[in-house]
Amino acid sequence: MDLSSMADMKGILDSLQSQMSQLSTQGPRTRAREVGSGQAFSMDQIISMMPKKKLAREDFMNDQLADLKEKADREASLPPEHVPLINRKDLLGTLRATWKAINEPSPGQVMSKQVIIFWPQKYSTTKIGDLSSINVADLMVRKTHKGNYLLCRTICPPVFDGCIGFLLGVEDSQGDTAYLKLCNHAMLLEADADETQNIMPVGTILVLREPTYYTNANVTDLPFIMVESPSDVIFADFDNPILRDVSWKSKLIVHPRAMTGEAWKAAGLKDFKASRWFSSAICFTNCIKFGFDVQVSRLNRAEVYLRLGWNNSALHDAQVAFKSGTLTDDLKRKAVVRMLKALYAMNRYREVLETASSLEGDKLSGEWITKANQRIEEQTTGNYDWPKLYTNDKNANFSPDIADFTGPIEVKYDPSGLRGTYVTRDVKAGELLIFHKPSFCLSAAEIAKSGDSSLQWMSVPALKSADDRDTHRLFCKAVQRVWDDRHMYDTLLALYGGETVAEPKKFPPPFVTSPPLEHPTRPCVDIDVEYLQGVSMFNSFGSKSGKELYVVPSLLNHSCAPTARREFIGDAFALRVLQDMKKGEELTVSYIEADVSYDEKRFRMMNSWRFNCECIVCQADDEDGYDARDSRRALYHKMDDIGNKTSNAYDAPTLRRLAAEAKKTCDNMKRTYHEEHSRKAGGRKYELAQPLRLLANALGHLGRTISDASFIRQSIDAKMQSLTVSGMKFIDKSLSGPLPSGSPSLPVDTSQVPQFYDISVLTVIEIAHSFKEIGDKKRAKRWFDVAIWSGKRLQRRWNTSLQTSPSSVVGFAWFIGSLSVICDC
Ligand SMILES: C[S@@+](CC[C@H](N)C(=O)[O-])C[C@H]1O[C@@H](n2cnc3c(N)ncnc32)[C@H](O)[C@@H]1O
Repeated sequence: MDLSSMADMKGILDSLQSQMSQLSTQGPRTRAREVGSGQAFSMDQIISMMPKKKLAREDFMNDQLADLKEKADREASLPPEHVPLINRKDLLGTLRATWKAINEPSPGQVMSKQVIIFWPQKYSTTKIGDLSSINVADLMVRKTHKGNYLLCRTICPPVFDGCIGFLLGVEDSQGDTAYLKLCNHAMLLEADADETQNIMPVGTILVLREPTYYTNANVTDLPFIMVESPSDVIFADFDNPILRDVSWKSKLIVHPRAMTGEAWKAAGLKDFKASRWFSSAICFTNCIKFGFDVQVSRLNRAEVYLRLGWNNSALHDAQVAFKSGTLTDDLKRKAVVRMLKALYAMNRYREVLETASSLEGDKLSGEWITKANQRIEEQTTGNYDWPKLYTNDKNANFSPDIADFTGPIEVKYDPSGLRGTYVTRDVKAGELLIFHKPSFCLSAAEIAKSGDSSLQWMSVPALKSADDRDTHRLFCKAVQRVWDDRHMYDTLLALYGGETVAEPKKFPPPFVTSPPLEHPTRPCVDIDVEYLQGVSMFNSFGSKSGKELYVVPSLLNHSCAPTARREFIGDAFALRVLQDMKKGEELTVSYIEADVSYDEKRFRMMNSWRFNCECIVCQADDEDGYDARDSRRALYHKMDDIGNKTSNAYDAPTLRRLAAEAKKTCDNMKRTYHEEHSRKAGGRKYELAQPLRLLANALGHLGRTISDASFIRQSIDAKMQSLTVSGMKFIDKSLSGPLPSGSPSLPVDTSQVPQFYDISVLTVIEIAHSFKEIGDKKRAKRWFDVAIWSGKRLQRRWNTSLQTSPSSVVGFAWFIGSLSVICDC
């Protein structure tokens, strides 16, 4: 096939696109998207398309995935074989055309990209010294070349494929060329076009460990090497022993970025100023290799490593420079500060104290000592400055400076073999058990900056897809995080990675120290990308701060009747107990909003986490049957509609009609629950909570319009019912008359805190307000006290927000203003 003309390029481009990226026009997306379908559907449509039984992983095998799988299976059934070499000119032409298609799309073309993972992704764990060299001519398609490495050099600048990789032309020492896809290299993906070219100029020598050669599904004469793990590509510097005795047959004109240590330093400083950390680190490494200004270069590299989060290597560089005995006093101080920053970032607060004392007489010393002592106090007691944290939480991009606190918990397996988190002593409702910073995160600012939501990532082996670039970018953060931290890598391998990868290792893994990086381009671990992708997909949280992964919270299982509640303060994760618990009981959280329908939950749980929830609430809903739940969903929507109409109605006849309609609809909804089933679920009927609130609103609105206290009482009653179906337990539900004698000061069971926390507190405040409206001051005060009790019990956020931003509670601003006065909160 003659590939030299642009017309011929089209086939190749089609193939490139189907393998790695697709350029297509696409309409706007609506609320939900069926896995891998490329088509948008509402959640109700999805539910109606799903089988009416408990779901299994296979239910996510749609036509598109089935087609892809068939293709992959067919390919896998064929034997490996040699294929003709690719002509250099054709290869370069293809890359040029690809670059153009990606960087200069036709006017009006909306770019939507698709990444399809057909095969379990490969990575090598064999040391280079134990591998033997092969050439491009030795490569066989459909084969991973176990026991071999390929030494090659780039013959063109890298072309970002718009997705998760770079496309390159490479040649071996014989001058034979191959087409290379370099995927998941977090640092390259982070880099802009200039930085990428600095990092991989033409002539960059690469060693590819145990490379896999793939056929191209659409254009069979364009095979490609794909490197999926960034630890499988080694950038070989001029002094790498592997290059001894290697001579390159072809003449390649290369323009190294710098030829002297001094020039590398200038390049490093230039990159540093432009925030190009990765290439700056490479430049300072070259300075050190050239023996130019070695200790200062180490100090510079330490600062760059700090920016990259490679604290272990930053500490090492700063320590070596400090101990060299060649630094001036000023530089020594810089070295100590870099050591302090690295130790602090690694939570090694006691070493911060020791190191800071070496700065005696310096005002910085006192500041570091104060900070480290505060962190040690937090770590051991779980006492934090909550009002300050909640106040600062109002700022965008808040990342609290706190130490991680872990309370009395342990990781154990239950009799069915499910691993989870358990309390190791009796705990009280409201107790703080975890407060942690993320191990890595993608901040909301980074998400906003990329502004690109057009990447669809689809894994055929995992039958999973992600509809945004951020899922992949969070995984890139994981790669960057483990680059310099072997213990973090082992820790992530001990988290759940999904059902298509190996079982997680034992948690927590034994502590291992990481050696400093040999070279910034070379991670300290062999990165299993498939596993790490699974870990970041199955364990990450989404908060208003972005997407985060926290290690200890990753071990929490889901329940729709959870024993604990999570809260994000900035990007930190806090977990508090929702009820008094006995030693040995399991801590669970609700992964999704608990009040969505059972069938939606069932879909989302299986789609995202691959399990069917068997908690008491789900069991009851399951036993009620599909038809009952189907009518329940329809009635829920009807109540939504009534709720909207009620908020826009002002005349008594309309309100009377709407209130009656709301009552009838709620009664019908109640009939969809089988009492026997709900009893086993402790009376929880989550989907009924919101309709009952809407009924209460309609009744309250009517009562106020016609000045009839009996409707306000009915409204209070509906609100109490709403709390009951949410799982709250009442001691006194009386609506009038004297308070029951001998009843405790609060009318609710205080051994638990309502799980729909914000909405429940709001409902309680509304109840108090309604009692106040009808002149029942005693009950108003009692219900105010419930709101304050749950605010104090669970967290202080409400207390702060009641005082500082009452308008956040829509419609109750004036009222809450008075509440904060009454309640001394
Ligand atoms: C974030 S992890 C939770 C900890 C996990 N069990 C572990 O061993 O690391 C999420 C995974 O745990 C499992 N899981 C969580 N809650 C579950 C539940 N209620 N029932 C069954 N499996 C559950 C699912 O496999 C889910 O994908």
